[in-house]
Amino acid sequence: MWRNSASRSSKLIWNGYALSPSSLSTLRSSRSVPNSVFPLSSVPAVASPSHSPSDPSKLGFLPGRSDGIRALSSVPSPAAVDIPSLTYGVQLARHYGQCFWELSKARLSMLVVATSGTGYVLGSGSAVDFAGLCWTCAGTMMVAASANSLNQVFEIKNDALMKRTRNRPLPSGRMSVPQAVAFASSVGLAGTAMLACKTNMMAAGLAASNLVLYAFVYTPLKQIHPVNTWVGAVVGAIPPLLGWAAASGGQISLNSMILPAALYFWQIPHFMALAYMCRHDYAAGG
Ligand SMILES: CC(C)=CCC/C(C)=C/CC/C(C)=C/COP(=O)(O)OP(=O)(O)O
Repeated sequence: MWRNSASRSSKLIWNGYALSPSSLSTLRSSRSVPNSVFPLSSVPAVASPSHSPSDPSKLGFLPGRSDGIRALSSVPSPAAVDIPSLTYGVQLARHYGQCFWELSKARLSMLVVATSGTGYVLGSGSAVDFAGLCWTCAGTMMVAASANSLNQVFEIKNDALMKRTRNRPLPSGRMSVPQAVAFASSVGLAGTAMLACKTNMMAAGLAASNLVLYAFVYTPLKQIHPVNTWVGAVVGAIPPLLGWAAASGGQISLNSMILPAALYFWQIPHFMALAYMCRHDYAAGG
């Protein structure tokens, strides 16, 4: 029953906000949604709203209510349930889902989470608090996604010049800078707050400092000086320390440094090898 009413109301909502050809072209002209996502030629006539926004009864809002509650009974007929608009909604969700996945460098962020989770387990002593581990992983994922998104916001021009990166969401124009900044700020703040509330201030502070180090120090330094490699290796080494701090109530000991140190020294030859393999691309990107 719940599923029925949920799907019915979602159809209503999509019907109320049916995308017209003109709204699609507006969306596209803002460069948020390229033609490949919603080709104008494919917009069927039925997608045009047959009602005027000034007529609330036709939009399905309850008369006399200012809170936006819609009346199921005011649905004109099943024929008005706008399947094409629903399809566009799904396409829109898929489009932005894919963009945010790439903007977050989700696979790299998951590796970061794995190192932070390992740090948590090692710093836990005899018993691992499973809930604490989950909060730590979720908070790390969000702050890492934010850091990676900001990195891409600052590197649009360079990314556009390199074969490896030119299809990323920002240089390819699949999403706009304000959308990326809004995403980065919200997940960054939420992830830091989550770590502060559910673990401790040391873990939250390490995550926030690491974001600043990566997005605001390492990223601009890439174009300026080769020392960026050493800074980038610090960024990669902090997450296991963050995990340890989250598990141990913020106690950083010599033991907590073993995994970060191993990661730090492993990254230097790793970055050098990558830099050599992609040397032509990096030269093109400045
Ligand atoms: C908790 C927290 C904030 C964690 C951050 C973890 C993180 C983002 C690690 C990445 C480290 C790094 C130097 C990547 C290379 O970036 P690049 O700019 O050289 O890569 P690119 O050229 O592919 O963009």
